[in-house]
Amino acid sequence: MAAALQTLGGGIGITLHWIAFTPTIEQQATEEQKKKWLKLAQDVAIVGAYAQTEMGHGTFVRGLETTATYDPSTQEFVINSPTLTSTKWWPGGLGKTANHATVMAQLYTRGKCYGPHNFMVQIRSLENHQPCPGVTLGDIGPKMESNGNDNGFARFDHVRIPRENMLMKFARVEADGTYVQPPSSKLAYSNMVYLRGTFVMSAAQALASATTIAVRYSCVRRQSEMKPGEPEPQILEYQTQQYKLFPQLAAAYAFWFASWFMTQQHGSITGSMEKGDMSGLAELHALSAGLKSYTTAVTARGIDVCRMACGGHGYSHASGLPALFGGAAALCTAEGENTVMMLQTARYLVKCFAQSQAGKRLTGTVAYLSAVQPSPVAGNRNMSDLGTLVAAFQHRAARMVRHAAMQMQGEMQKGKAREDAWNSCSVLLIKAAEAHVHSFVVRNFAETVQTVEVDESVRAVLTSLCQLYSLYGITEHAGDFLKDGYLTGRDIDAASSHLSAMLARVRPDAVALVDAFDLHDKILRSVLGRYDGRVYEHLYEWAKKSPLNKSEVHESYYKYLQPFLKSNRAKL
Ligand SMILES: CCCCCC(=O)SCCNC(=O)CCNC(=O)[C@H](O)C(C)(C)COP(=O)(O)OP(=O)(O)OC[C@H]1O[C@@H](n2cnc3c(N)ncnc32)[C@H](O)[C@@H]1OP(=O)(O)O
Ligand SMILES: Cc1cc2nc3c(=O)[nH]c(=O)nc-3n(C[C@H](O)[C@H](O)[C@H](O)COP(=O)(O)OP(=O)(O)OC[C@H]3O[C@@H](n4cnc5c(N)ncnc54)[C@H](O)[C@@H]3O)c2cc1C
Repeated sequence: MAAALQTLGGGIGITLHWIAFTPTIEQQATEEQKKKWLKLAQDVAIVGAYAQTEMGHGTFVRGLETTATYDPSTQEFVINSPTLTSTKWWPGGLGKTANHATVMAQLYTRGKCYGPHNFMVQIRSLENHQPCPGVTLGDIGPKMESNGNDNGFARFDHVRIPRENMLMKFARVEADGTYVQPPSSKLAYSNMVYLRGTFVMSAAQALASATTIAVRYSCVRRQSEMKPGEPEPQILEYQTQQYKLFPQLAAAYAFWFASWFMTQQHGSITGSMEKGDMSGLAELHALSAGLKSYTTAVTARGIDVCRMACGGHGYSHASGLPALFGGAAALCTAEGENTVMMLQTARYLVKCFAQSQAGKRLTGTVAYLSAVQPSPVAGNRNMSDLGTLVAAFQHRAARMVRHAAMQMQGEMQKGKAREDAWNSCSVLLIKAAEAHVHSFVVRNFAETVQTVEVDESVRAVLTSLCQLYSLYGITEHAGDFLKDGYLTGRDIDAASSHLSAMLARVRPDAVALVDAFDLHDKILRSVLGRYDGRVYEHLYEWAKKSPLNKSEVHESYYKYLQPFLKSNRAKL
């Protein structure tokens, strides 16, 4: 049943029930509350939405306007939408599907506000699915993509819920209205950290789908003459086509491995947090925010590169690529808009840099910040050696973090307030954070291909893919590596020629590398990416099913074209 519902289209959106609503119960509810709601959610006996974003606020959670005011006389919370901009807006499934929602609201008790907390609110009747008293619901209207999902709006007019409907794993309100502090106020955000982490795999899978479609099609499609008189070659024989597709293919593998690390990190850090050790929360937040931002942005761009690499048929919905792009574009905004998330990572890096300046030894994903020497040791580097490539990315990131942090310190020494100094350096900070995440992805890719348990012949192919990904990054951002002389112009030239060699080396394994994602045609939903390669027959069949082809002469002819033609002919 649940699987059927998951695939249900046409206005039924159950995705967020699984990826946001149910995990919020798992992560924010007490054991008592889990007994009441978790099984209902897991068995889809209730359907939920994660209602946090409002018409007026998405990024700034502390600015949310929905209120949850505790009434000790009845031991209830009163959920209210005090303004138009407090209307919950965007939550998936909220419009027509969900009958429950976890609602993020400003908690008031004894006249004091304690900030945003999560509350379980039933929003529709379990009998007839009508909105509950005081609740106004609806769909927010057509979007760029995913119009089968009813992203909705909700307003609450003094809706009363029992005290026990506040998700109280971390913070609590006692019957008399006493507020009990959580170990960290950011624990209310823990489900966002979890969801951001899952976006890294979503990005990897989306890029894997796009490269599967584009690589397979590039082996079917023959076009032009590479040599006069010779048969038209597969378009994948053109180096430019390889330069478009293989870095995206390498990125799909890199992000897939990065998501393994993210999942492992999330598990171990939240495990420690369960035992009261919050020390890993800051690093987990910075890593998930940065990886989510970086992988979704590269993926959205990469899918569009794949679309363009497929020519006109790439622009058709038959390819599946426009839908993939629309979905990936949403991931750049949802679950923490990418710029804001990368600034969160930058905030953590500036803090770590200051700690390393004060002599603290850094650990985890920022350990390299204290290990990297500021003064570069130039020299002829072996640009095909993975260790050399990883070191180059770490040097680049450390230099950019140091530069942004010192720039900020300089602004503050000139008398600027910290917040103003931060804002006037935020472009530098974003670039430094992106370089940091890029260096993490490269290092993790290199470590994975060197340690993963595979046949040596497979390791050789993955190593080439990792070299390709790294060399592409260096040539695309050459200025960052040349800036302090860490790499020389000769190194960059060497990187470019190694990259060309890698394109040629990956070519024979390209189809095997996309087949290895094992994406069924039913998942790919692409005529161009069909496993059997029978593109043209199925393209024709697909087109014939277009609604416009239901009649030979479309009704619009009689309504518009015929009278128009007639009147023009009458004037001749
Ligand atoms: C398929 C589609 C699904 C889509 C589903 C959705 O979109 S659901 C809705 C998703 N919405 C979002 O993701 C909202 C994004 N916005 C936020 O997460 C938050 O507003 C924010 C992180 C940007 C800012 O939060 P705050 O203003 O409370 O925090 P602020 O930036 O002042 O930082 C204060 C301190 O808190 C830390 N901090 C912030 N968030 C944290 C977190 N999740 N976990 C741990 N620590 C965190 C910071 O590092 C910083 O530490 P230090 O002080 O030590 O430096
Ligand atoms: C497809 C989709 C599904 C969604 N599903 C859900 C859901 O299920 N539940 C839910 O609660 N929400 C959901 N959302 C909402 C989503 O979480 C928000 O759109 C997102 O958090 C961004 O907030 P915003 O829309 O208010 O944009 P804003 O925060 O207004 O951002 C607008 C611009 O302002 C910039 N900006 C904002 N703050 C800063 C800053 N501090 N520094 C620099 N620049 C800044 C941003 O970078 C951005 O460029 C969904 C959104 C989409 C697109």
